[in-house]
Amino acid sequence: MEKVRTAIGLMSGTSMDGIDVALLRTDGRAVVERGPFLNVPYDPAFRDRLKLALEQAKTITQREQRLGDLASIERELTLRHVVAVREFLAANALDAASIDVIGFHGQTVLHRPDEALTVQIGDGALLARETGISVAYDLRANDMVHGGQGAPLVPVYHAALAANLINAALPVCFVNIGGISNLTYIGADGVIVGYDSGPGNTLIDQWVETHAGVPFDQGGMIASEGRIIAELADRYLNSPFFTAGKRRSLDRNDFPPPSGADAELADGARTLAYVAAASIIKSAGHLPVTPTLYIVCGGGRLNRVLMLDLRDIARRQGAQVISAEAAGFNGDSMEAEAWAYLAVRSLDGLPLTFPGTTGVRAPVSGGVVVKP
Ligand SMILES: Nc1ncnc2c1ncn2[C@@H]1O[C@H](COP(=O)(O)OP(=O)(O)OP(=O)(O)O)[C@@H](O)[C@H]1O
Ligand SMILES: CC(=O)N[C@H]1[C@@H]2OC[C@@H](O2)[C@@H](O)[C@@H]1O[C@H](C)C(=O)O
Repeated sequence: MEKVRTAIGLMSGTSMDGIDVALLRTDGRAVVERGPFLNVPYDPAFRDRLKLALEQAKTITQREQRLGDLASIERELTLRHVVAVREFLAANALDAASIDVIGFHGQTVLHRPDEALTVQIGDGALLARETGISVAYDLRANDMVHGGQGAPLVPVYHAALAANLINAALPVCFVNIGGISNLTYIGADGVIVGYDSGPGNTLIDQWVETHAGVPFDQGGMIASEGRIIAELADRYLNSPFFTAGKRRSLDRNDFPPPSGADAELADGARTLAYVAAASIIKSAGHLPVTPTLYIVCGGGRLNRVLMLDLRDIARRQGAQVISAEAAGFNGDSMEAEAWAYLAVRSLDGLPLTFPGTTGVRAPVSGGVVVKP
């Protein structure tokens, strides 16, 4: 039997809303025992620092470059992760010595798959030193070296979860609605297909932040007051991203937000919720078989308007949409769990990505492992 390890996964996603911390006991293969979860939100001032990092990263040409404030923001980000790990350990009466490895995502500040350039800031050595725990980080880079899109990496974890689903009726499709959305299809024959499916919450967040001064549309309340503006929705849904022959991974800035002239507040939020939902089903059209079951994780599942739209569009194709919770999972912690799972796979040199997930030439492992 393979060695079962205790791992912590740390995810700071494209929404830049905070750090997700999750514990997983796993052998990096079929054994997956999910543990506690903690979300440590960023304060508005630090979110502004991350936005500055994204802005300054635009001129990066070599992935190790840390221009302008990037080096100091990377250190601040890492130290926030140190605090998050300490809080998590204390809250769950855990000892650093009981953790075998941390999977550290860092913050994506630039992602240009066409140039094989992806940059996640986060100092793995500093995190290892400060926590006293080994860290696996920079998990995307090796995929790109081998011709992959560098994302998504979660599919291999979704596949492990699907294998553990009781009465799993395959095929099943996991959907993550984060800042960007991505999906993973697991076929009855075990085939795994994964790719980014389109804009998720980022457009909604940017819209309501600019026009209502709130970071996100809680529960879809703002959207529920509006109507869909078809021309605006079509502007997004007619993007060549959806019809291209090759699936491409996305940068947070690939779909720019609408301008103030495009809509009133509520109509804009309503339209962008619809765009997020419709994007998923449109992109699912590239899957080998039309899914009959979508399991939704990520913050977007808490936007009721988005979920109603998704259910409605999926129903027209005979498909059912359920939340991660309805399938027995935790929709908030799934990506952090995935990073714990990937860290263990990285330690064992197991593949993280596959031709069917990132388009990598052959299955490859990845990540840099640093001991404290
Ligand atoms: N109660 C809620 N109602 C509506 N939307 C919500 C709610 N809670 C969170 N969200 C949305 O979910 C987003 C965060 O989702 P999540 O944490 O899954 O994204 P992420 O991990 O940062 O992104 P990605 O998966 O692209 O890396 C928030 O920015 C917000 O738009
Ligand atoms: C470059 C990058 O950070 N991509 C993220 C982003 O957020 C969602 C989607 O785009 C996905 O491709 C990926 O994250 C998840 C965790 C992944 O790699 O599976």
